[in-house]
Amino acid sequence: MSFILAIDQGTTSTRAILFDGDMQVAHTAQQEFPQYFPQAGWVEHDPEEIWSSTLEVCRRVISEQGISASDITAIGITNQRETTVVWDRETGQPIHKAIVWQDRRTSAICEELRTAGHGDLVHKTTGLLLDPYFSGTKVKWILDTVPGARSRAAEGKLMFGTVDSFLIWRLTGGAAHVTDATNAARTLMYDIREGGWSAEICEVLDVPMQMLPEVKDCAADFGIAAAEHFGAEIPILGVAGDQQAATIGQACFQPGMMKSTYGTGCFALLNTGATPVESRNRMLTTIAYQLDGQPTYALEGSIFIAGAAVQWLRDGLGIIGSAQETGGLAASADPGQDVILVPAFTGLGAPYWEPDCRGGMFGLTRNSGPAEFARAALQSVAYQTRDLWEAMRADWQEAAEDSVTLRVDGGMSASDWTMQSLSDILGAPVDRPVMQETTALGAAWLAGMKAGIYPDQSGFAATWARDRQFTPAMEADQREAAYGRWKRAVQAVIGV
Ligand SMILES: Nc1ncnc2c1ncn2[C@@H]1O[C@H](COP(=O)(O)OP(=O)(O)O)[C@@H](O)[C@H]1O
Ligand SMILES: O=P(O)(O)OC[C@H](O)CO
Repeated sequence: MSFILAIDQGTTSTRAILFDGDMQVAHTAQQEFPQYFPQAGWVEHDPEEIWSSTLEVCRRVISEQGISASDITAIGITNQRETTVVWDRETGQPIHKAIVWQDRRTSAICEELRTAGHGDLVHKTTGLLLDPYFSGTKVKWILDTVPGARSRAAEGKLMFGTVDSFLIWRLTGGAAHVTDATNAARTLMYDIREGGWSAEICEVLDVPMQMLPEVKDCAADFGIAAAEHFGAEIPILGVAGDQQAATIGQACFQPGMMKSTYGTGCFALLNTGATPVESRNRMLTTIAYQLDGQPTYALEGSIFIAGAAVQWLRDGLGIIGSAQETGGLAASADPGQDVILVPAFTGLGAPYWEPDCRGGMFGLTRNSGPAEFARAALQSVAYQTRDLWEAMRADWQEAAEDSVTLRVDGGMSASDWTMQSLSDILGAPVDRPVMQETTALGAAWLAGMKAGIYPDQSGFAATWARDRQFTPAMEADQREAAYGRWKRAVQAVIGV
């Protein structure tokens, strides 16, 4: 039997998922690892803990399934994006902890670059914004801060990589310094139109280009995991950033197809085809996937708080015992009350990009209680998605047509109440697939397709199966009135 091993290296845990020859999940293993918060707004991971958790879950999934590494045809890797590792070329040792995508320490660097007039260059070249979210200013910070790093980098002794790149370097015993186009597209240093590193931006950031990995298609020969790790050599044949892997796993291969993943945060990607669409509404332009040298582009909207609002109900307010209770509670809310939660707990992401504003609740009465709070928390996810939806439709005429359907995944998509509310607020159908592991499946398909054991792109797309479709059940005037209240509430928190 042939298996594909998908490694999903996420922000809070590392997972290994074995897929069988029919692309079905055979077994999974998961391990959480520590988060480090050395200062307010700083978030770090220890690259050694990322590495050891990766080895651990892979070895566990292989032994628990009762197979050997030689039964695994290929590895596919998907990963938290933007998180930055710099390591020594000789020793393979990181010179600093990994700076995580959520980390805000480089906001002053971003401000300086903006003031110096580099915003346009960055936006036009990379499709991104000058925000600490992305890798480029994190690399600059490490080189500026770690003693001796700048001169070692200039001598070619240091390497930069996102997590995929670091893992491949370790898995291949230092034989491959590579990444894929989707991860490169999140670094702030990659020219998404030309398909190469931008010398101009690297100069602005003072990042020597010899530190950067070679960029490959998502399905390619990334190197061979050495036999010492799992007992036999295994080729690494697929790589994609986690949100792009979910886009692939959801088979959003046609322009106009959109997926939204509801985990702690929410990331929506709209396939815009072979031409990058420049956003005028503060969406990101990014690479959805690259196959056979041909990039397919996407507009992306990132929301920082989705399921985290449910966690707040549970851990912060203590009004629910588990996430699963939220739907029933929301359904029991008083229809006469319009309580709105703007969950700007860590500022607002797309399309507002307001890092310093904080959350607010509106419309409270003496009768507002747990049910109204639960409904407001779940609806905030729908309203935030509508914000992205509006911005994307304004950016790209084709998406303004009513044919766009949203495919959803992530832990929170299990909530029927939330998905119905999403459809109501969007005024559009919402499709939930049978397959829950869309991110891992995306990485597995890339590797299995490259290895020749999984179907080609259209064959794979044909395997996508719907669990349930949610269709709008709200009158249009009611929808627009509710959305208007949300917009005013957002303006209020930005103004406070
Ligand atoms: N039935 C549910 N109703 C509402 N929220 C849920 C439900 N199930 C899970 N969630 C939320 O989904 C999130 C977990 O989703 P997951 O995809 O595992 O996230 P991540 O990968 O970011 O850790 C949690 O924030 C949880 O509160
Ligand atoms: O690890 P996740 O699932 O929180 O995803 C993180 C994103 O890739 C950040 O851009």
